[in-house]
Amino acid sequence: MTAFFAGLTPAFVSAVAVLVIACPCALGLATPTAVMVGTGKGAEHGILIKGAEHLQAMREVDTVVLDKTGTITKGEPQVTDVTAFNTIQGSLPVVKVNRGRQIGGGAEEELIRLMASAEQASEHPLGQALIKEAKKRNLPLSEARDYSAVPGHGIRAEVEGKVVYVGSKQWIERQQVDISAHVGQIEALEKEGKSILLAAIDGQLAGCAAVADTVKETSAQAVHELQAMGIEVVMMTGDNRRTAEAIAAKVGIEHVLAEVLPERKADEVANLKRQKQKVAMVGDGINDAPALATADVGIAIGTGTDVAIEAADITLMRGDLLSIVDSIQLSRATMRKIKQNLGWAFIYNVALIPVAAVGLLSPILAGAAMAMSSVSVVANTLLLNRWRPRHGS
Ligand SMILES: Nc1ncnc2c1ncn2[C@@H]1O[C@H](COP(=O)(O)OP(=O)(O)OP(=O)(O)O)[C@@H](O)[C@H]1O
Ligand SMILES: [Cu+]
Repeated sequence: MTAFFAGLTPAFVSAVAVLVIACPCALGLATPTAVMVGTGKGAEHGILIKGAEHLQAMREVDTVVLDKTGTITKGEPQVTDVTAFNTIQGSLPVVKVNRGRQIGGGAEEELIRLMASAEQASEHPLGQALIKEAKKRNLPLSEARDYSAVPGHGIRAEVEGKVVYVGSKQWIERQQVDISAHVGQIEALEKEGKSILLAAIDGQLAGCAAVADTVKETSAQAVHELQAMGIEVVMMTGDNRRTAEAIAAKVGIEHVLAEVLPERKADEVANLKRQKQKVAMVGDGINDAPALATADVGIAIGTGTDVAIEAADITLMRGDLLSIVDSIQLSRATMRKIKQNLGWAFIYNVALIPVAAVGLLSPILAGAAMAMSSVSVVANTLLLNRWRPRHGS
């Protein structure tokens, strides 16, 4: 009986050692620890990642779609030119007089006053720019009635009994207003990268306001660095093609999707995905939310609307586009770390199983080795803490 046990014991002991060394706890730790440190590092540098899958998806991104207003540009549009094409029927132009000299065109002040009055209920940055301009010129705004807005086109309201339409060329043409006489003038402003707001008052083309938004200081560098990483950068905007291309040229983007209506933005992203591209969409506005949700990775600018942040997978606390470069690098660093961990844990198990099987490893040593492999995986992960974004904050 004892002989039987004595004969069995070494095999039994080896079997236990094999079971212990085959324990895959280090393999199990490899991924979650790296993701935890990776997302923590991101948060430390203003990159808030909602889930592990987004960190992983970011690594595979080969196309980055950037919204124009508020993403590439600062999103603080300012009125730069006001031109009255026609005098407004039945309205008394406010003429400002300074030491006997007339300053500022009366018709222009009247135009901006009516446009701003009509935009009072609008939350659109372009509408806000008009209101700011009217305030700057100390123009009293009148109440707007029957206000309605068509996203991506413009607005309509009644001001002082006049029907006022403000919006894009298409929007004004849609009201059966002929703009052909002023197209040259409008296009010249568009080529400067300015957005044009036309106004039609009582069915007559009254004039236009040009609005300019400054490009963020770091946008061009960010575009350049993304392109250097082999990523295609696309600009998407509801603004007209000429304005969009002028801004795109400033930051080095060649691929421009312009005059995209708000409800079409998600379709454009889906289109790129269909071309087998891994798309990250970066936006800030309410209009961008569906596109953010459609993209493989939706990235919201932290200064943007809550709706965009809600729809996004990653939020960049700094409005700066260089954070996109940083998030891709963080994602790549984390994925590299996961691979190292998995390789390390796997080799540990695989190499020591035969050693345990032939009885060269006691269960106690096997237990220690197993624990050591977990410790080494965790230690390797902690090295990820040394990661620094190239653009630091
Ligand atoms: N409230 C508004 N007042 C005047 N024009 C408007 C208004 N809303 C939209 N428009 C017109 O419709 C166009 C498209 O608007 P949309 O909001 O889709 O894009 P955007 O603000 O120009 O740029 P982006 O898509 O980059 O955010 C504007 O350029 C403007 O001509
Ligand atoms: Cu284990």
